[in-house]
Amino acid sequence: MSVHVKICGVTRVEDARAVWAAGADALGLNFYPRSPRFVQPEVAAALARTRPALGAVVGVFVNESPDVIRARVRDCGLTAVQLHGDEPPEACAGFGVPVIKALRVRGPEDVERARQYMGVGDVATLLLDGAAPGYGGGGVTFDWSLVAQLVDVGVPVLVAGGLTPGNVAQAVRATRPYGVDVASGVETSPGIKDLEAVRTFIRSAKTVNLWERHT
Ligand SMILES: O=C(O)c1ccccc1NCC(=O)[C@H](O)[C@H](O)COP(=O)(O)O
Repeated sequence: MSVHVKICGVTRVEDARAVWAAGADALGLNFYPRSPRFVQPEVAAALARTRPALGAVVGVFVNESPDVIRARVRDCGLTAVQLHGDEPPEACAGFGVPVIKALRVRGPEDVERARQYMGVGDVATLLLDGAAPGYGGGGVTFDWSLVAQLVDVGVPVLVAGGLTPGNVAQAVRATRPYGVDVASGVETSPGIKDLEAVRTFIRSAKTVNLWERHT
C-alpha cells in the first residue's frame, strides 16, 4: 500500500496533465483570491477537465461563502472541497461533495481542535498543515510526532506543510498518513510547478511501503 499524493496550487493545463501522468491522486485548485496560486473559475474548469477517471479535483477555499463554494463545485467540476481557513465544524457541510478540513498545527492544542471536526458534517478527511504566516502554501513543517494522535482514529489524515522531494519519504515513514500534500515544495515560482520535482516527490512518497509494520 502506498500513500496518496495531492499536488496543490496547479495553475496551468500543461502542468496538470504532467502531474496526473506522474501518478498524482489529486489536484488542488486554489480559489483564495489572495493566494499567488489563485485560479479564475474558467481556468479551474479547464484544469478539472484534465482529470483522469480515478483522480480527484479539490477546490481550496479560505473563509469563502457557501454559495460561492457551491457555484465553483458545480461550474468547475470539483470532486471535493478543502476548507483552509477558520471555518468552524458546522460550516463543513452542504456542498454536495466530501470536505477536507485543513488545520494549521502549532502544538498539541491543535490536535485537540482537529478532533472537533471528526465525524462532523461532510468532513471526510483532515489536512494538517504547518503554521506559516497566512493561510497556506507557506512551506513550513510542523511536529510530525503529533500526527500519531490522529491517525487511525476514524478520519483519514493528509500531512502537508513544507514537504519537498527531499523530506517526503521521511514524513510518510514518520506519520503513516492516508496522504501527503504539497504546493511550494515542487515549484519554480508560486503556481508554476517544477515537473521534475513533482515526479521525484511522487516517486519518493509512493515508494514507502505502508504495508510494512513498525518494529
Ligand atoms: O497554496 C496557497 O497559496 C494557499 C493559500 C491559502 C490557503 C491554502 C493554500 N494552499 C493549500 C495547500 O493545500 C498547500 O498545499 C498546503 O498549505 C502546503 O503548502 P506547502 O507548505 O507550500 O507545501
